[in-house]
Amino acid sequence: MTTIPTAPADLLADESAYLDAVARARQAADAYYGSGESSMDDDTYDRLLRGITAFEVEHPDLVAADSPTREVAAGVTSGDVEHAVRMLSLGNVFSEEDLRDWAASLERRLGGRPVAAWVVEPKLDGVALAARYRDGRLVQLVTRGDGSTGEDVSHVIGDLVGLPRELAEPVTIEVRGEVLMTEEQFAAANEARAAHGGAVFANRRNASSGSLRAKDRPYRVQQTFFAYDALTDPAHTSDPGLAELPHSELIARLADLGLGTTLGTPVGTLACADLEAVLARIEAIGTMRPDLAYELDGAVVKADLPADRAEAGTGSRVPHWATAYKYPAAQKITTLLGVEWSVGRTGVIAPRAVLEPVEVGGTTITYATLHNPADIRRRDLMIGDQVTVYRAGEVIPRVEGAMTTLRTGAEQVIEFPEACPRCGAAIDRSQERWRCERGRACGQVEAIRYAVARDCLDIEGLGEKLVVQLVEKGMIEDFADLFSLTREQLLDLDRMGEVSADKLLAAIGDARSRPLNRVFCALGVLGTGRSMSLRIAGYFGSMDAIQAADAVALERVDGIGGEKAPVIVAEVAELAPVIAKLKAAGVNLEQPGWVPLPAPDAEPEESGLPLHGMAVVVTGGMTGPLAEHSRTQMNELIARAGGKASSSVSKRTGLVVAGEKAGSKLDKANDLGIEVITPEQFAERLAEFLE
Ligand SMILES: NC(=O)c1ccc[n+]([C@@H]2O[C@H](COP(=O)([O-])OP(=O)(O)OC[C@H]3O[C@@H](n4cnc5c(N)ncnc54)[C@H](O)[C@@H]3O)[C@@H](O)[C@H]2O)c1
Ligand SMILES: [Zn+2]
Repeated sequence: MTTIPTAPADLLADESAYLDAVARARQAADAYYGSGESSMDDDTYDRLLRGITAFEVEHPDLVAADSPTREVAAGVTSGDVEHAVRMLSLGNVFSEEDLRDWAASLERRLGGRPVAAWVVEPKLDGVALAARYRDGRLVQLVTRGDGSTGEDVSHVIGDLVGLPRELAEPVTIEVRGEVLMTEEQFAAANEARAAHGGAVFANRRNASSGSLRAKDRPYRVQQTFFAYDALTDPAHTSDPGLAELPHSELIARLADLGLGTTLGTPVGTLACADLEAVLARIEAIGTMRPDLAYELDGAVVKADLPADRAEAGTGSRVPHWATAYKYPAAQKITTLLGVEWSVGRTGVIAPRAVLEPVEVGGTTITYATLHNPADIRRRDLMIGDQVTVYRAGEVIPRVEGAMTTLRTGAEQVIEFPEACPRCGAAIDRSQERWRCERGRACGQVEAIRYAVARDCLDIEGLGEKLVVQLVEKGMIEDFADLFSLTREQLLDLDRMGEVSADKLLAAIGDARSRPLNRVFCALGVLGTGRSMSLRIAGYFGSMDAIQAADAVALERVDGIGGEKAPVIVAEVAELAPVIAKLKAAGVNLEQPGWVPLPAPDAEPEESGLPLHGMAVVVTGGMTGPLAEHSRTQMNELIARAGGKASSSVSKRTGLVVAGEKAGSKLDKANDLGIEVITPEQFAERLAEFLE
């Protein structure tokens, strides 16, 4: 498994540094678990806490009475409803090594025998909640509080997706899980609150906790609940069979009762036979993290069997049979320095946040997306605000919200553009996403430059100056017009001699026979880069079939969801005139070697292709016959041979092509025992598919 960089613990030199750290952590925890907003982000808090813990291990006699390491939720919150069984926190590990150490200590607790079975779940980043059902009816909701007592929040019964008022069977049971907000729920919560004169939330976790605890509100806020536990002791439930169930089966049973669980999501509760399978699952969940509708801050590893749990026991703050593997922090707090407005290829006018540089998950971030102007209003952002920034994996970072309680009065209103920042034309504000009224025409030069770039049509010799000239002289409106340029027209341009004109014409001529995926990519349809274009072309085979496809058909393409599909359909329809010009100019609009795909639910058929159905990862620099191949060309080659190009190595990987300076992917493949070959061997194997 690749080790994930984790910020080290704060180093505390002496008792006074320690006491100061305790005081700062105390203050942050009071704000975090109490009513306020902590001005410290979790990563900073965790580092501080690790420093405190390390000092306490070294100096057990100096431990402060109010150290936040002693109690669940630092002992800050409590309430008047008692928990029949304490609601605990979880211990943390930050690397494979930490996890192996923790597993070894668990096995020592089991008298030296291995843990019989494991289970891995996502660690949902929300607020813990206990839901009490009597004879199948939801009667009470209680927060975790300090673990022993919590607050009654039954007033939100009915507002939580995944916590039905009535179960499928009349059982009496207390279910425990996490309450959180999806992106849409968060936007709706902010909107409702702002509409009622309230301050917006700094981030989703704050919004969850604030919305749960606020009573007597004139509006309702929807949230989502995922169950990860239940009180199974026969003393607490009418279903005595539950106590015998492995955790993985308990969760399935809760789902059958109608409760929300992570089962059915790509990261759902999964039983794992051994620690290697646990590590693979942790990594897989980490990879999927950016694509989920909710936020995760780790994966929870648990012993699956009740017998192992009983024997391992629990400590005062955490169970010994479970721990959280934390992913690199995805949220940080920083200052919003300004907002820039840029116009994309399709004329979309997008705001972008300029941030005080901040490190999130190993990368320094200076910009973050703000989606659209409505989004800025909903989040009530101001320049100078302390904002929460979120970035998981490779996704574009986004601004979650502002800490409005920390405002000094010096913050400034964000100015919205009156006219298109690029061409000065009017702005079409009919949708949340603003667009220059001239649409694609506004982004002409950028769009054409994109279309002729190496990953699309790969037409050499068409630099920015030349494109600008062609557009300004009215010779082309879009890239499709390139194919009808004449020699005379080119010779009419500044600084264009006969040799360069002929060279350019030849390059344009070559581009006529590019595979469909390249031509489709050149269209610049929103949300379809080079690999998505390859998937779309590989699925449909011809431009005609793509134009005929509706949203339902597009959703069958790997990676296209319900949100993206209609956008692509609308864009393709809008581009019909460009596509017609391509057709008229004799540009290839078919995917070479394409075979109709079997119906989506049919058994995969043998295609006879050498990489049939195989996930192939290419890493390092290509050499030999493949030396000149870009990654796009490698992906195309793999697709022609029936395989699927993938960017990360996992148990599902069938083959790794490792070139020069291959790094962690190669190590991983070797660890997992996956077949590894050189670019030369790969070229030989696919000789008949090379162009
Ligand atoms: N920013 C601040 O000022 C500040 C202050 C205090 C605490 N914190 C943050 O709060 C966190 C510590 O809080 P904590 O003690 O509540 O612990 P925790 O949130 O790290 O872990 C325990 C909790 O994980 C949740 N959980 C999610 N998925 C689960 C699953 N599948 N199985 C079991 N439990 C699951 C449960 O609610 C459980 O109570 C840290 O991340 C810390 O950074 C931040
Ligand atoms: Zn414009």
